[in-house]
Amino acid sequence: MAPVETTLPERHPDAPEPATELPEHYAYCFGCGSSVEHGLHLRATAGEDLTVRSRFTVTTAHQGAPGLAHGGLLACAFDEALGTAVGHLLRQPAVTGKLETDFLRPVPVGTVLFIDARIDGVAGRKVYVSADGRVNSPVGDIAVRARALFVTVELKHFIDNGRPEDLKKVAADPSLLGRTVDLNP
Ligand SMILES: CCCCC/C=C\C/C=C\C/C=C\C/C=C\CCCC(=O)SCCNC(=O)CCNC(=O)[C@H](O)C(C)(C)COP(=O)(O)OP(=O)(O)OC[C@H]1O[C@@H](n2cnc3c(N)ncnc32)[C@H](O)[C@@H]1OP(=O)(O)O
Repeated sequence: MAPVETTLPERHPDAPEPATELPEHYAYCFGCGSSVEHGLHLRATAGEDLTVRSRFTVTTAHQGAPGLAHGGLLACAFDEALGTAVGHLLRQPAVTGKLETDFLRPVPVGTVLFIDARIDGVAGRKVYVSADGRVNSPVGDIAVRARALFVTVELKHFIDNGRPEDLKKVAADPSLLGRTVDLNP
């Protein structure tokens, strides 16, 4: 539960329709990027109202203990799934300020983790979100649960703080941003 009073935001009028498959937001994003060999390759679909459903397959590159997903890596998947919900449903750039996870059941290699994320409320620039993750099915017992606070930022945040050579690569090939963000508006 949010520690402050929040209001439920409107889904942005230009947010993708429910059931739309969402594009990766950056080709080199560890969470969703197709150019990261051992990344999560998380894929997401817009849901109804303020929800997004994501999924990714746990591979041998994602282990913490033999045959089991690393907890930090699962937290990364939730960061990505929650950020995707904020970015696409509110259409505002935002960064993670706080991320809290409950690991309720082990997640084996080979699992498809289904992550249902929702926006719970906003207070100024603060966006409170939460998500449930289930093993091999979008229904059933929850294996991992997360809550996070995202803080909306201007695009300037990324331009001022990103490593110049990576920003240059994106300026030279804007398709790396998956047509979701324009760094040179
Ligand atoms: C042109 C339109 C474009 C539209 C975009 C459209 C589509 C985009 C599509 C898709 C995007 C898709 C996917 C994204 C997927 C994944 C996302 C991964 C996200 C990450 O992986 S991102 C990396 C990790 N992340 C960081 O790298 C952040 C580092 N950090 C900072 O850069 C600053 O720290 C910042 C900016 C957070 C705040 O700094 P700041 O100076 O701007 O603002 P300030 O400090 O005033 O905070 C404002 C209010 O947030 C409260 N607040 C802040 N932090 C808090 C905390 N931890 N706990 C409790 N409250 C907190 C304050 O208490 C205040 O609250 P109040 O307003 O009540 O005073």
